[in-house]
Amino acid sequence: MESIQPLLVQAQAATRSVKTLPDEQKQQLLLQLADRIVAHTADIVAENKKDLDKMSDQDPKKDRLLLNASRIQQLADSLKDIAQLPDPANQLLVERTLDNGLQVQKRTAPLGVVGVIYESRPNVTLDVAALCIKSGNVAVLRGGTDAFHTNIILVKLIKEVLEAFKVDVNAVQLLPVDRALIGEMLTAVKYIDIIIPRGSQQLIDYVRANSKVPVIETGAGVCHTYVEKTADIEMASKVITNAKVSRPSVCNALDTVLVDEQAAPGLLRLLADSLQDYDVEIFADDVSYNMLEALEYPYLIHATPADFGREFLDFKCSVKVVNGVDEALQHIQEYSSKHSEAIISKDTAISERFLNEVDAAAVYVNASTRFTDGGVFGLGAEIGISTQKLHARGPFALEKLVTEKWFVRGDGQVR
Ligand SMILES: NC(=O)C1=CN([C@@H]2O[C@H](COP(=O)(O)OP(=O)(O)OC[C@H]3O[C@@H](n4cnc5c(N)ncnc54)[C@H](OP(=O)(O)O)[C@@H]3O)[C@@H](O)[C@H]2O)C=CC1
Ligand SMILES: N[C@@H](CCC(=O)OP(=O)(O)O)C(=O)O
Repeated sequence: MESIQPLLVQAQAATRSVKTLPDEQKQQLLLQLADRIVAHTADIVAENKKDLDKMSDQDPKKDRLLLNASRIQQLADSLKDIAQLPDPANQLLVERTLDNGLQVQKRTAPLGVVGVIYESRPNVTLDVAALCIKSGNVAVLRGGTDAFHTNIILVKLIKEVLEAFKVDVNAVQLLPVDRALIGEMLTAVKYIDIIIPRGSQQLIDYVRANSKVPVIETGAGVCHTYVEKTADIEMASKVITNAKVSRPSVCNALDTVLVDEQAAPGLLRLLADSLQDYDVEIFADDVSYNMLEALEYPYLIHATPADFGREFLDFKCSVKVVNGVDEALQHIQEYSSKHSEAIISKDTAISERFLNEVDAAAVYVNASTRFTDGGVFGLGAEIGISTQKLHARGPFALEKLVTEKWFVRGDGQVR
Protein backbone atom coordinates (compact mmCIF):
# COMPACT_ATOMS: atom_id res chain seq x y z
CA MET A 1 0.00 0.00 0.00
CA GLU A 2 1.46 3.36 -1.04
CA SER A 3 -0.79 5.56 1.05
CA ILE A 4 -3.06 5.07 4.03
CA GLN A 5 -5.21 8.02 3.02
CA PRO A 6 -8.15 5.87 1.81
CA LEU A 7 -8.22 4.09 5.18
CA LEU A 8 -8.09 7.41 7.03
CA VAL A 9 -10.90 8.88 4.93
CA GLN A 10 -13.02 5.83 5.84
CA ALA A 11 -12.06 6.21 9.50
CA GLN A 12 -13.06 9.86 9.57
CA ALA A 13 -16.36 9.01 7.87
CA ALA A 14 -17.08 6.40 10.57
CA THR A 15 -16.97 8.93 13.42
CA ARG A 16 -20.66 9.81 13.14
CA SER A 17 -21.68 6.16 13.29
CA VAL A 18 -19.79 5.42 16.49
CA LYS A 19 -20.32 8.67 18.38
CA THR A 20 -24.10 8.42 18.17
CA LEU A 21 -24.29 4.87 19.55
CA PRO A 22 -26.34 4.70 22.75
CA ASP A 23 -24.47 3.32 25.75
CA GLU A 24 -26.79 0.32 26.01
CA GLN A 25 -25.75 -0.70 22.49
CA LYS A 26 -22.06 -0.11 23.20
CA GLN A 27 -22.38 -2.37 26.22
CA GLN A 28 -24.06 -5.14 24.23
CA LEU A 29 -21.51 -4.80 21.43
CA LEU A 30 -18.57 -5.20 23.81
CA LEU A 31 -20.20 -8.13 25.59
CA GLN A 32 -20.75 -9.81 22.24
CA LEU A 33 -17.15 -9.14 21.28
CA ALA A 34 -16.05 -10.78 24.53
CA ASP A 35 -18.07 -13.90 23.68
CA ARG A 36 -16.82 -13.87 20.10
CA ILE A 37 -13.14 -13.86 20.97
CA VAL A 38 -13.61 -16.70 23.44
CA ALA A 39 -15.58 -18.67 20.82
CA HIS A 40 -12.70 -18.12 18.38
CA THR A 41 -9.93 -19.01 20.83
CA ALA A 42 -8.54 -21.77 18.60
CA ASP A 43 -8.41 -19.49 15.53
CA ILE A 44 -6.72 -16.70 17.47
CA VAL A 45 -4.17 -19.09 18.99
CA ALA A 46 -3.41 -20.50 15.52
CA GLU A 47 -2.76 -17.02 14.07
CA ASN A 48 -0.77 -16.05 17.16
CA LYS A 49 1.40 -19.13 16.67
CA LYS A 50 2.40 -17.86 13.21
CA ASP A 51 3.73 -14.72 14.90
CA LEU A 52 5.34 -16.57 17.81
CA ASP A 53 7.14 -18.96 15.46
CA LYS A 54 9.05 -16.04 13.97
CA MET A 55 10.38 -14.90 17.37
CA SER A 56 13.31 -16.44 19.21
CA ASP A 57 12.50 -18.33 22.41
CA GLN A 58 15.16 -16.24 24.12
CA ASP A 59 13.44 -12.96 23.31
CA PRO A 60 11.76 -11.63 26.49
CA LYS A 61 9.18 -9.96 24.25
CA LYS A 62 7.85 -13.38 23.27
CA ASP A 63 5.81 -13.59 26.46
CA ARG A 64 4.27 -10.23 25.63
CA LEU A 65 3.20 -11.51 22.21
CA LEU A 66 1.74 -14.78 23.46
CA LEU A 67 -2.00 -15.41 23.50
CA ASN A 68 -3.39 -18.62 24.97
CA ALA A 69 -6.83 -19.68 26.17
CA SER A 70 -6.42 -18.18 29.62
CA ARG A 71 -5.10 -14.86 28.29
CA ILE A 72 -7.96 -14.71 25.78
CA GLN A 73 -10.39 -15.30 28.64
CA GLN A 74 -8.71 -12.45 30.57
CA LEU A 75 -9.13 -10.21 27.52
CA ALA A 76 -12.80 -11.14 27.35
CA ASP A 77 -13.18 -10.33 31.05
CA SER A 78 -11.55 -6.98 30.48
CA LEU A 79 -13.98 -6.27 27.59
CA LYS A 80 -16.85 -7.06 29.96
CA ASP A 81 -15.37 -4.69 32.56
CA ILE A 82 -15.11 -1.90 29.98
CA ALA A 83 -18.69 -2.55 28.84
CA GLN A 84 -20.03 -1.97 32.37
CA LEU A 85 -18.10 1.25 33.01
CA PRO A 86 -19.99 4.54 32.78
CA ASP A 87 -20.13 6.08 29.30
CA PRO A 88 -17.59 8.92 29.41
CA ALA A 89 -19.21 10.77 26.49
CA ASN A 90 -22.16 13.15 26.55
CA GLN A 91 -21.85 13.81 30.29
CA LEU A 92 -23.27 17.14 31.42
CA LEU A 93 -20.52 19.33 32.92
CA VAL A 94 -22.10 22.80 33.03
CA GLU A 95 -25.65 24.01 32.52
CA ARG A 96 -26.94 27.57 32.72
CA THR A 97 -29.48 29.93 31.16
CA LEU A 98 -28.08 33.33 30.20
CA ASP A 99 -29.95 36.60 30.86
CA ASN A 100 -30.98 36.66 27.19
CA GLY A 101 -32.60 33.24 27.50
CA LEU A 102 -29.85 31.25 25.77
CA GLN A 103 -29.54 27.78 27.27
CA VAL A 104 -25.89 26.82 27.53
CA GLN A 105 -24.52 23.39 28.32
CA LYS A 106 -21.02 21.99 28.38
CA ARG A 107 -20.85 18.25 27.73
CA THR A 108 -18.11 15.71 27.26
CA ALA A 109 -17.68 14.63 23.62
CA PRO A 110 -15.57 11.95 21.92
CA LEU A 111 -12.19 13.07 20.53
CA GLY A 112 -13.05 11.69 17.08
CA VAL A 113 -10.31 9.57 15.51
CA VAL A 114 -7.69 8.15 17.88
CA GLY A 115 -4.49 6.83 16.27
CA VAL A 116 -2.37 4.45 18.32
CA ILE A 117 1.09 3.16 17.37
CA TYR A 118 1.92 0.30 19.69
CA GLU A 119 4.11 -2.62 20.58
CA SER A 120 3.63 -6.25 19.55
CA ARG A 121 1.26 -6.94 22.38
CA PRO A 122 -2.08 -8.17 20.99
CA ASN A 123 -4.16 -7.32 24.06
CA VAL A 124 -3.59 -3.66 23.17
CA THR A 125 -5.54 -4.17 19.93
CA LEU A 126 -8.63 -5.22 21.86
CA ASP A 127 -8.10 -2.81 24.76
CA VAL A 128 -7.75 0.23 22.51
CA ALA A 129 -10.58 -0.78 20.18
CA ALA A 130 -12.91 -1.41 23.12
CA LEU A 131 -12.01 1.81 24.94
CA CYS A 132 -12.49 3.80 21.73
CA ILE A 133 -15.87 2.21 20.98
CA LYS A 134 -17.05 2.75 24.56
CA SER A 135 -16.04 6.42 24.43
CA GLY A 136 -17.57 6.95 20.97
CA ASN A 137 -14.27 7.24 19.10
CA VAL A 138 -12.87 5.68 15.96
CA ALA A 139 -9.63 3.72 16.47
CA VAL A 140 -6.83 3.72 13.90
CA LEU A 141 -4.43 0.98 14.97
CA ARG A 142 -0.82 0.60 13.96
CA GLY A 143 0.25 -2.51 15.88
CA GLY A 144 3.75 -3.95 16.06
CA THR A 145 5.04 -5.93 13.09
CA ASP A 146 5.68 -9.01 15.22
CA ALA A 147 1.96 -9.28 16.02
CA PHE A 148 0.89 -9.01 12.38
CA HIS A 149 -1.23 -12.19 12.06
CA THR A 150 -2.72 -11.92 15.53
CA ASN A 151 -3.84 -8.34 14.97
CA ILE A 152 -5.45 -9.22 11.65
CA ILE A 153 -7.70 -11.87 13.17
CA LEU A 154 -8.56 -9.72 16.20
CA VAL A 155 -9.60 -6.78 14.02
CA LYS A 156 -11.56 -9.12 11.75
CA LEU A 157 -13.54 -10.33 14.79
CA ILE A 158 -14.09 -6.76 15.97
CA LYS A 159 -15.38 -5.71 12.54
CA GLU A 160 -17.75 -8.68 12.43
CA VAL A 161 -19.31 -7.54 15.70
CA LEU A 162 -19.47 -3.90 14.53
CA GLU A 163 -21.31 -5.09 11.44
CA ALA A 164 -23.74 -7.16 13.51
CA PHE A 165 -24.60 -3.98 15.43
CA LYS A 166 -24.89 -1.96 12.20
CA VAL A 167 -21.96 0.24 13.15
CA ASP A 168 -19.62 1.38 10.36
CA VAL A 169 -16.91 -1.32 10.26
CA ASN A 170 -14.31 1.37 9.59
CA ALA A 171 -14.72 2.52 13.19
CA VAL A 172 -11.75 0.24 13.87
CA GLN A 173 -9.02 0.37 11.23
CA LEU A 174 -5.83 -1.67 11.22
CA LEU A 175 -3.01 -0.05 9.28
CA PRO A 176 -0.38 -1.98 7.34
CA VAL A 177 2.90 -2.47 9.23
CA ASP A 178 5.11 -0.72 6.68
CA ARG A 179 7.13 1.78 8.78
CA ALA A 180 7.15 4.31 5.96
CA LEU A 181 3.40 4.77 6.41
CA ILE A 182 3.77 5.95 10.02
CA GLY A 183 5.02 9.31 8.74
CA GLU A 184 1.78 9.76 6.83
CA MET A 185 -0.21 8.97 9.96
CA LEU A 186 1.65 11.66 11.89
CA THR A 187 0.77 14.37 9.39
CA ALA A 188 -2.85 13.36 8.84
CA VAL A 189 -4.24 16.35 10.75
CA LYS A 190 -7.38 16.30 8.64
CA TYR A 191 -8.24 12.73 9.60
CA ILE A 192 -6.70 11.94 13.00
CA ASP A 193 -7.46 13.93 16.16
CA ILE A 194 -4.84 12.47 18.46
CA ILE A 195 -1.88 10.11 18.16
CA ILE A 196 -0.79 7.91 21.03
CA PRO A 197 2.61 6.27 20.58
CA ARG A 198 3.21 3.33 22.96
CA GLY A 199 6.77 2.20 22.80
CA SER A 200 10.46 2.82 23.10
CA GLN A 201 12.24 6.14 23.44
CA GLN A 202 13.15 5.94 19.73
CA LEU A 203 9.47 5.75 18.83
CA ILE A 204 8.58 8.60 21.17
CA ASP A 205 11.44 10.77 19.85
CA TYR A 206 10.41 10.07 16.27
CA VAL A 207 6.77 10.89 16.92
CA ARG A 208 7.63 14.00 18.92
CA ALA A 209 9.85 15.29 16.12
CA ASN A 210 7.50 14.51 13.27
CA SER A 211 3.91 14.62 14.41
CA LYS A 212 1.68 17.47 13.36
CA VAL A 213 -1.23 15.71 15.09
CA PRO A 214 -1.43 16.30 18.88
CA VAL A 215 0.29 13.52 20.83
CA ILE A 216 -0.01 11.80 24.20
CA GLU A 217 3.30 10.06 24.85
CA THR A 218 3.30 6.71 26.63
CA GLY A 219 6.99 6.21 26.89
CA ALA A 220 9.67 3.98 28.30
CA GLY A 221 9.75 3.15 31.98
CA VAL A 222 13.10 3.59 33.72
CA CYS A 223 11.79 2.56 37.14
CA HIS A 224 13.67 2.83 40.45
CA THR A 225 13.03 1.31 43.84
CA TYR A 226 14.76 3.08 46.72
CA VAL A 227 15.32 1.05 49.88
CA GLU A 228 15.53 3.55 52.71
CA LYS A 229 17.53 2.82 55.88
CA THR A 230 14.45 2.00 58.03
CA ALA A 231 13.03 -0.40 55.41
CA ASP A 232 11.84 -3.88 56.26
CA ILE A 233 14.45 -5.58 54.10
CA GLU A 234 12.48 -8.83 53.79
CA MET A 235 9.63 -6.78 52.31
CA ALA A 236 12.08 -4.82 50.15
CA SER A 237 13.57 -8.00 48.71
CA LYS A 238 10.13 -9.44 47.96
CA VAL A 239 8.90 -6.23 46.31
CA ILE A 240 12.09 -5.74 44.26
CA THR A 241 12.08 -9.34 43.08
CA ASN A 242 8.46 -9.02 41.99
CA ALA A 243 9.12 -5.70 40.25
CA LYS A 244 12.05 -7.23 38.35
CA VAL A 245 11.01 -10.75 37.45
CA SER A 246 7.20 -10.92 37.25
CA ARG A 247 7.21 -9.53 33.69
CA PRO A 248 10.59 -8.00 32.87
CA SER A 249 9.70 -6.96 29.30
CA VAL A 250 7.07 -4.44 30.37
CA CYS A 251 7.47 -0.74 31.01
CA ASN A 252 6.61 -0.83 34.74
CA ALA A 253 9.29 -3.42 35.55
CA LEU A 254 12.14 -2.37 37.85
CA ASP A 255 15.42 -1.20 36.34
CA THR A 256 17.46 0.24 39.20
CA VAL A 257 17.69 -0.51 42.92
CA LEU A 258 18.93 2.37 45.06
CA VAL A 259 19.80 1.18 48.52
CA ASP A 260 20.80 3.18 51.56
CA GLU A 261 24.29 2.29 52.78
CA GLN A 262 22.86 1.23 56.14
CA ALA A 263 20.37 -1.18 54.55
CA ALA A 264 22.73 -2.42 51.82
CA PRO A 265 24.48 -5.37 53.54
CA GLY A 266 21.21 -6.97 54.68
CA LEU A 267 19.25 -6.22 51.53
CA LEU A 268 21.92 -7.38 49.10
CA ARG A 269 22.25 -10.67 50.99
CA LEU A 270 18.51 -11.33 50.49
CA LEU A 271 18.49 -10.08 46.90
CA ALA A 272 21.52 -12.19 46.01
CA ASP A 273 19.44 -15.22 46.98
CA SER A 274 16.17 -14.30 45.31
CA LEU A 275 17.48 -12.72 42.08
CA GLN A 276 19.90 -15.60 41.56
CA ASP A 277 16.92 -17.95 41.19
CA TYR A 278 15.95 -16.01 38.04
CA ASP A 279 19.52 -15.56 36.70
CA VAL A 280 19.17 -11.79 37.02
CA GLU A 281 22.29 -9.95 35.84
CA ILE A 282 23.23 -7.16 38.23
CA PHE A 283 25.09 -4.09 36.97
CA ALA A 284 26.52 -2.91 40.28
CA ASP A 285 28.23 0.30 41.34
CA ASP A 286 31.59 -0.17 43.10
CA VAL A 287 30.21 -0.43 46.64
CA SER A 288 27.46 -2.91 45.83
CA TYR A 289 29.81 -4.83 43.50
CA ASN A 290 32.17 -5.55 46.39
CA MET A 291 29.32 -6.70 48.63
CA LEU A 292 27.77 -8.92 45.96
CA GLU A 293 31.16 -10.32 44.97
CA ALA A 294 31.74 -11.31 48.61
CA LEU A 295 28.36 -13.08 48.47
CA GLU A 296 29.60 -14.88 45.33
CA TYR A 297 26.69 -13.56 43.24
CA PRO A 298 27.23 -15.27 39.88
CA TYR A 299 25.78 -12.75 37.43
CA LEU A 300 27.69 -9.65 38.45
CA ILE A 301 28.91 -6.87 36.15
CA HIS A 302 30.59 -3.54 36.93
CA ALA A 303 28.04 -0.83 36.13
CA THR A 304 29.03 1.87 33.67
CA PRO A 305 27.35 5.30 33.83
CA ALA A 306 25.07 4.17 30.97
CA ASP A 307 23.61 1.42 33.17
CA PHE A 308 21.82 4.05 35.20
CA GLY A 309 18.87 5.54 33.33
CA ARG A 310 18.82 2.37 31.25
CA GLU A 311 15.58 0.45 30.63
CA PHE A 312 16.62 -3.21 30.63
CA LEU A 313 13.35 -4.96 29.57
CA ASP A 314 15.05 -8.19 30.61
CA PHE A 315 16.29 -10.17 33.65
CA LYS A 316 18.83 -7.42 34.35
CA CYS A 317 19.00 -4.47 36.74
CA SER A 318 21.43 -1.92 38.09
CA VAL A 319 22.18 -1.35 41.78
CA LYS A 320 23.62 1.71 43.49
CA VAL A 321 24.34 2.38 47.15
CA VAL A 322 23.30 5.87 48.26
CA ASN A 323 23.70 7.96 51.38
CA GLY A 324 20.20 9.00 52.43
CA VAL A 325 16.99 10.09 50.80
CA ASP A 326 18.42 13.29 49.28
CA GLU A 327 20.90 11.36 47.18
CA ALA A 328 18.16 8.92 46.14
CA LEU A 329 15.84 11.77 45.13
CA GLN A 330 18.66 13.44 43.22
CA HIS A 331 19.49 10.23 41.36
CA ILE A 332 15.85 9.62 40.45
CA GLN A 333 15.42 13.19 39.25
CA GLU A 334 18.41 12.74 36.97
CA TYR A 335 17.65 9.30 35.54
CA SER A 336 13.91 8.62 35.84
CA SER A 337 11.70 8.54 32.75
CA LYS A 338 8.91 9.75 35.08
CA HIS A 339 6.90 6.55 34.76
CA SER A 340 6.82 4.63 38.10
CA GLU A 341 9.05 5.07 41.16
CA ALA A 342 8.99 3.39 44.58
CA ILE A 343 10.38 3.73 48.09
CA ILE A 344 10.55 0.98 50.70
CA SER A 345 10.55 2.56 54.14
CA LYS A 346 8.98 2.47 57.59
CA ASP A 347 9.52 6.20 58.05
CA THR A 348 6.27 7.94 57.17
CA ALA A 349 7.81 11.40 56.92
CA ILE A 350 10.45 10.22 54.46
CA SER A 351 7.88 8.22 52.47
CA GLU A 352 5.64 11.27 52.21
CA ARG A 353 8.62 13.35 51.05
CA PHE A 354 9.31 10.74 48.38
CA LEU A 355 5.67 10.73 47.22
CA ASN A 356 5.55 14.49 47.00
CA GLU A 357 9.00 15.23 45.60
CA VAL A 358 9.44 12.51 42.98
CA ASP A 359 8.20 13.73 39.60
CA ALA A 360 6.64 10.60 38.07
CA ALA A 361 3.25 9.43 36.81
CA ALA A 362 2.92 6.86 39.62
CA VAL A 363 4.77 6.89 42.96
CA TYR A 364 4.66 4.02 45.44
CA VAL A 365 5.44 3.35 49.08
CA ASN A 366 6.19 -0.26 50.04
CA ALA A 367 4.80 -1.76 46.83
CA SER A 368 5.92 -3.01 43.44
CA THR A 369 6.03 -0.65 40.45
CA ARG A 370 4.40 -3.47 38.44
CA PHE A 371 1.01 -2.22 39.62
CA THR A 372 1.02 0.72 37.20
CA ASP A 373 -1.72 -0.52 34.93
CA GLY A 374 -5.13 0.76 33.87
CA GLY A 375 -6.90 -2.54 34.54
CA VAL A 376 -5.32 -2.81 38.00
CA PHE A 377 -6.21 0.81 38.84
CA GLY A 378 -9.87 0.15 37.98
CA LEU A 379 -10.01 1.76 34.52
CA GLY A 380 -11.13 -1.45 32.76
CA ALA A 381 -7.97 -1.39 30.60
CA GLU A 382 -5.54 1.28 29.45
CA ILE A 383 -4.75 3.13 26.27
CA GLY A 384 -1.24 3.43 27.66
CA ILE A 385 0.71 4.89 30.54
CA SER A 386 1.32 8.53 29.81
CA THR A 387 4.73 9.86 30.77
CA GLN A 388 3.78 13.41 29.89
CA LYS A 389 1.64 15.79 31.92
CA LEU A 390 -1.03 16.96 29.49
CA HIS A 391 -3.80 15.82 28.73
CA ALA A 392 -3.35 12.56 30.63
CA ARG A 393 -0.81 11.19 33.10
CA GLY A 394 -0.14 7.59 34.14
CA PRO A 395 -2.49 4.80 33.07
CA PHE A 396 -5.30 6.41 31.14
CA ALA A 397 -8.50 5.19 29.56
CA LEU A 398 -12.08 6.29 29.00
CA GLU A 399 -12.17 9.63 30.79
CA LYS A 400 -9.19 10.85 28.75
CA LEU A 401 -10.74 9.85 25.42
CA VAL A 402 -13.22 12.69 25.54
CA THR A 403 -12.95 16.41 25.10
CA GLU A 404 -15.56 19.05 25.90
CA LYS A 405 -18.18 20.67 23.73
CA TRP A 406 -20.55 23.58 24.31
CA PHE A 407 -24.20 23.19 23.33
CA VAL A 408 -26.13 26.45 22.96
CA ARG A 409 -29.90 26.50 22.38
CA GLY A 410 -31.69 29.76 21.58
CA ASP A 411 -34.83 31.14 20.00
CA GLY A 412 -33.42 33.82 17.74
CA GLN A 413 -31.07 35.70 20.07
CA VAL A 414 -28.49 37.99 18.39
CA ARG A 415 -25.45 39.67 19.89
N1 LIG B 1 4.26 3.75 28.89
C1 LIG B 1 3.59 2.81 28.27
O1 LIG B 1 2.36 2.74 28.32
C2 LIG B 1 4.29 1.80 27.46
C3 LIG B 1 5.66 1.83 27.25
N2 LIG B 1 6.26 0.91 26.46
C4 LIG B 1 7.70 0.95 26.22
O2 LIG B 1 7.94 0.40 24.92
C5 LIG B 1 9.19 -0.20 24.86
C6 LIG B 1 9.18 -1.63 24.45
O3 LIG B 1 8.33 -1.88 23.39
P1 LIG B 1 8.91 -2.19 21.92
O4 LIG B 1 7.99 -3.10 21.25
O5 LIG B 1 10.30 -2.56 21.97
O6 LIG B 1 8.74 -0.75 21.34
P2 LIG B 1 9.10 -0.19 19.94
O7 LIG B 1 9.19 1.27 20.12
O8 LIG B 1 10.23 -0.89 19.31
O9 LIG B 1 7.82 -0.57 19.05
C7 LIG B 1 6.55 -0.04 19.33
C8 LIG B 1 5.88 0.39 18.05
O10 LIG B 1 6.52 1.54 17.51
C9 LIG B 1 6.99 1.31 16.19
N3 LIG B 1 8.28 2.00 16.09
C10 LIG B 1 9.36 1.80 16.86
N4 LIG B 1 10.35 2.65 16.53
C11 LIG B 1 9.86 3.42 15.54
C12 LIG B 1 10.42 4.49 14.76
N5 LIG B 1 11.64 4.93 14.96
N6 LIG B 1 9.65 5.02 13.81
C13 LIG B 1 8.41 4.58 13.60
N7 LIG B 1 7.84 3.58 14.31
C14 LIG B 1 8.56 3.00 15.25
C15 LIG B 1 7.09 -0.19 16.09
O11 LIG B 1 6.97 -0.57 14.77
P3 LIG B 1 7.61 -1.93 14.19
O12 LIG B 1 6.65 -2.98 14.51
O13 LIG B 1 7.73 -1.64 12.74
O14 LIG B 1 8.92 -2.14 14.86
C16 LIG B 1 5.91 -0.64 16.95
O15 LIG B 1 4.70 -0.56 16.25
C17 LIG B 1 9.74 -0.09 26.23
O16 LIG B 1 10.55 1.05 26.25
C18 LIG B 1 8.50 0.08 27.09
O17 LIG B 1 8.77 0.68 28.33
C19 LIG B 1 5.52 -0.04 25.82
C20 LIG B 1 4.16 -0.06 25.99
C21 LIG B 1 3.45 0.78 26.83
N1 LIG C 1 0.32 -1.87 32.19
C1 LIG C 1 0.99 -2.97 31.54
C2 LIG C 1 2.35 -2.54 31.09
C3 LIG C 1 2.26 -1.53 29.99
C4 LIG C 1 2.69 -2.14 28.69
O1 LIG C 1 1.88 -2.51 27.88
O2 LIG C 1 4.01 -2.28 28.58
P1 LIG C 1 4.83 -3.13 27.50
O3 LIG C 1 4.64 -4.54 27.83
O4 LIG C 1 6.19 -2.61 27.69
O5 LIG C 1 4.30 -2.95 26.17
C5 LIG C 1 1.14 -4.13 32.50
O6 LIG C 1 1.21 -3.92 33.70
O7 LIG C 1 1.24 -5.25 32.03
